[in-house]
Amino acid sequence: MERPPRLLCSELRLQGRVCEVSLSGAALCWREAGQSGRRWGSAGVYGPLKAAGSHCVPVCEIIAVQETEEDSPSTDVGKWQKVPQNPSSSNQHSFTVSYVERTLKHRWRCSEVTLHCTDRKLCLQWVQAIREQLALLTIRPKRLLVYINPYGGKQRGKRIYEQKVAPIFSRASISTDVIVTERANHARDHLKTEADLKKYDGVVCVGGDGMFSEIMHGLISRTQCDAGVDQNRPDEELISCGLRIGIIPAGSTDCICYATVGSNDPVTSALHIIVGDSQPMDVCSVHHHDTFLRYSVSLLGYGFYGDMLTDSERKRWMGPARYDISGVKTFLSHRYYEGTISFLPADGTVSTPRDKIQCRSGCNICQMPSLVESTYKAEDSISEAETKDTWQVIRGKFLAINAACMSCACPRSPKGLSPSAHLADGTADLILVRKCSRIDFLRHLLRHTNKDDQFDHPFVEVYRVRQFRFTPRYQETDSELELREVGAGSSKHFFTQICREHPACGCTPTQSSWNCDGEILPHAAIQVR
Ligand SMILES: Nc1ncnc2c1ncn2[C@@H]1O[C@H](COP(=O)(O)OP(=O)(O)OP(=O)(O)O)[C@@H](O)[C@H]1O
Repeated sequence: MERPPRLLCSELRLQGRVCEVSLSGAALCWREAGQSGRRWGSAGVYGPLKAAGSHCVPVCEIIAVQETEEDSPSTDVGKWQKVPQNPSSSNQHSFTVSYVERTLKHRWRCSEVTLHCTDRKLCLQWVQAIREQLALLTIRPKRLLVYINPYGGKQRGKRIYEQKVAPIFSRASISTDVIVTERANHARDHLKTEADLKKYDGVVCVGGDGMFSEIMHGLISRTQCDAGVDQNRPDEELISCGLRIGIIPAGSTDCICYATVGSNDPVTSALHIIVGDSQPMDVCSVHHHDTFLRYSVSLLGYGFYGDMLTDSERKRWMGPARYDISGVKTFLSHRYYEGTISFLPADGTVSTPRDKIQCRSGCNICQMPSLVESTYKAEDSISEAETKDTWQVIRGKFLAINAACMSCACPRSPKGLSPSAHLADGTADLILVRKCSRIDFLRHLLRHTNKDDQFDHPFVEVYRVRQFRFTPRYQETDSELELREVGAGSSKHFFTQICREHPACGCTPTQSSWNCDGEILPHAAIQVR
């Protein structure tokens, strides 16, 4: 591959040593003059960019450059710059380049290198040349609208933003309008109606998954409203949002941030935002008949995860510990629910939930043009398959019905609920955990935390789907019930009919709620697309 031409090349000083520094449209590189073969330099950098004896930073990972005032604190970080003690090596003019340093576990840090010049003209020439290259990076945001949930997670959202994020945004010359929310849905309502979105290049969410969901709803609803799209129609073609959402993790689980960035570290997220990284995401629309309920990007869970959320919402005062307590309680209650799931399978030749391919930024499968509709090869475990329009139907008793639009990886479950789910392939993984013993269910749950295949149990089925519907048993139509009651006595049908019309009756099967990205849905019968 042809190397991009050098734009500037000089001998500058770094920590008292003479270095050959060069700038091209692709990278800023420096190495000790005459020591090209020897390794030297600064703190450890992981990745291919630091070859022995030289250091290269891609231009797209330079955060900022500024002329450094000698013997004075640098303006944004409050640190004093090191000035060489030896007068002969002292240069009065220097500039500091801030750049992304990749460290372990997908974490990014903001590093700095200060290069000293013999005269100010040269120093300014370098600053200008680097700034010109940065100005060509048009995907970088310049103006952001930031919403902070001060009550998310351990209530550290405001502090995290002020101490860790705002200083790097200002170093990168990003201007911000910051709104600290005063109530639930403040951000959503502001985005839906008031916010002047034309002013911004993106929206930043400082909070957890619930806060992200609020902002996503505000932005999607605003986009549909502006385009005259009726969200209540389940088959309506939605318009993509023009603005990106950046997530600064400050919640309890931060699952969406973890699944997209690979870590839940605020500085890493801030740096991804600054360099203009983007990751498209699938969004499921959830309807109850012709009523729009919510959008989902991570987990739709009925049964175990629905009950756990319902219980944990009553314990919000406990903070993040509520999830553990509610998890144990829900597990011990071991409730199962009856109902019918119908789904439209995805093209099984492109990817499957058990193919062990992990979706990452730039994933080939997510970049494929719209996947060809094809009939999915039904797995043997499907008890009653209907072939009409390739929809398939499964009835049964379930401990959990989960639909994962993404892996749902988080620090507690590093692989997530569906490790091979894709972020942006237009599908979700439908995971059905049928009624089984407590010990079997525990074995399944424990596999979320280790490397074993969590779908490798006879009571667990997984399907990659494009759409699905769920009807709890007592809401099933007469034809659905007739199918189920084949062989059963007419008296049973008679009682089921009574129970259906009087759901308060004690003998109706109990009903769970859907956990939609951490929010409880008001209906159990849903259509998801
Ligand atoms: N000022 C506020 N007062 C009360 N609730 C708020 C406020 N701002 C936002 N919320 C709501 O708080 C809920 C929870 O917020 P968030 O997602 O940030 O934290 P979390 O629930 O602790 O984390 P996670 O969702 O990752 O588990 C959100 O659904 C959001 O609507």
